[in-house]
Parts: sequence; C-alpha cells; structure tokens
Amino acid sequence: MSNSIRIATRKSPLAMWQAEHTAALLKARYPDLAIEIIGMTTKGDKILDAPLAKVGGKGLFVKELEQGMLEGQADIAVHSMKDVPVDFPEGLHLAVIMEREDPRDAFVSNKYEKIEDLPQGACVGTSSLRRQCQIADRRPDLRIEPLRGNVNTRLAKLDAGDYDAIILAAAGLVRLGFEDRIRSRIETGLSLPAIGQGAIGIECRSEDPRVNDLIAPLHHLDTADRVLAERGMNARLNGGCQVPIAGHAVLDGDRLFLRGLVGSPDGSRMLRAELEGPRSEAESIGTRVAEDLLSQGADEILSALMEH
Ligand SMILES: NCc1[nH]cc(CCC(=O)O)c1CC(=O)O
Repeated sequence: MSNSIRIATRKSPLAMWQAEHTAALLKARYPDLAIEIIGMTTKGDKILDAPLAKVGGKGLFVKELEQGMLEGQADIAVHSMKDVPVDFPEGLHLAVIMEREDPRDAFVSNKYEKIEDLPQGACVGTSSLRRQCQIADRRPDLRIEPLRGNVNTRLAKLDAGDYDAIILAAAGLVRLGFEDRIRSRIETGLSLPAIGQGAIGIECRSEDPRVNDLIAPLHHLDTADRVLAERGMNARLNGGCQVPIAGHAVLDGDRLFLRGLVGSPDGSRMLRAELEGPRSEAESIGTRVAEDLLSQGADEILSALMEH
C-alpha cells in the first residue's frame, strides 16, 4: 500500500487523459510506484439533456470523486480546475495545481476561420453562459444554440452540420490530440476565459502526509498564483462554474494582473474590472476585482440567474 496510489477521475476522454498524464508524471518521478486509475461517473456526466446552468448546484463534476476519497476508495482526484468549486468538504483540500495549458477559448468550424468571418445570423454552439454572453456582446446577430457532451461528442455534432461553428477550450482540444481542429484561438480580451481554464488540479485528503508529499513536486507556482487570484474572485462572487463569470490572471515577474467579467446571458449587461498588484497578494487581488464587479451590480445579474 505505501508504494501505491489510486487516482479517481471522471470517465470522459479528457478526464481520463488528465488522470493518465498525472500518472505518467508520477511514474517518471517514482518508477516503482504502483498507480491505479479509477473511473467514476458524476452527476454532471449523467445529466446530458439540460443546460448545466439549469441543473444548478456546485461541484457537479467532483462530488462523487470526493466521496470516493473520503471513503478510502481513492487517494487523489484529478480535476479540470474550471470544474472545482471554491470550497472543499471537511478532510479534503486542493494540494496541487499543475502547469497551465493554453487558457484561451478556441473557435472550431469546418467553414470559417474566426468569429468575425461568420455571416449574419450564423449558428454558434456553446452551453457556456460565459461564452454566450461574450459572443452576444460582440455579435448580437448570431444564433447561439446549446451544445453539451464531452469534447468528442461536441466535435461530432459540429461535423454533423448542426452548427456553423462551436467554441471549446483550446486546452481540452490540445490534450486530446485535436489541435488541428482549432481554426483560431480567441484572444482573452475578446473571450475572457473561465476561472482556472487550462489548469489541472489534484485534490486529496488533508491528513495524508504520504500522499501530499508524493504529489507535491507536481505543483506549478506560477500557475497556482494565477489560479489563486482567479478563484479569489469567484469566492467573493459566490459563483460556480455554470455562471457567466470570467477571470484571467497573467504574471509579469512579481506582478500579477487580473481581469474579471460578469455578464448577462444575452450580452445586454457586461461588467468588467481589472487590477494589478504584487503576486504575493494574488487572492486579495481576486477579492478586490470581485468587489469592483459587485459595486457595478454583479449580484443583480447573478441572483437573477440563480432564481431560474
Ligand atoms: N466544462 C468542461 C470542461 N472542463 C475543462 C475543459 C477544458 C480543459 C480545461 O479547461 O482545462 C472542458 C471542456 C471545454 O470547456 O471545452
């Protein structure tokens, strides 16, 4: 037992890739470590017919994995940071944030190179309110249609001709070997990414020194400070991943620059805030950007959505 580790993951191809990537990094460091990957199904995977914003609740993609660790069936859980709520159950914590992949959204289409090329009234697939509001803000003429399912399913729906274009995270496409499907990467100023997008996190039991020590070398400090600032924003806004909140931090030496956004789904209200400060204050930079957004009325937009 002492030289083994069990990794809990969702069973989607992207989640599996992330768990296997984590396993490979551990194996490279500890050649004798026995690694088991345990695939689990979460509530978010089961409910495929409704937009996630309507399903509600936080941690749709992580609860079952957390339960597995608390019950001792698994030692760590590998998550897309985008899906990880701000708070953790008693006894669990976020121990590691790994190096970030490209955090941008990707424009994927079989006919067009970028959003600007889409003709009037073209149909864009996304179920993300964050993506929807930013597209609607720039191109109110476009028709935005729901698009759920894992990355592979979404690409198949595009290929079936259901949409003129779809928007996905570049990171997921790159990881699954679909980089050649990306027609263009949307600059963060045009589509501000989801909090934590492109970063993978590892959650484990707080009181498990062996496991905490084992995974500690996978922590990437630059990514962690950026994600800490973004999540500081989310904590203050009380938002889950299914709300039209965007946040993206970049580093320049010891300085951290954070941009945040809260929008109404139809793009009619777009609140933006930004702040720069020392990276040692990452989390509080997040709090302050959120407070700026709240002072502009972000809570009205967010609470209106909660009532649905
Ligand atoms: N919501 C599902 C999800 N969670 C993480 C990613 C992409 C990978 C990442 O952000 O690390 C995706 C797919 C997508 O948004 O296209």
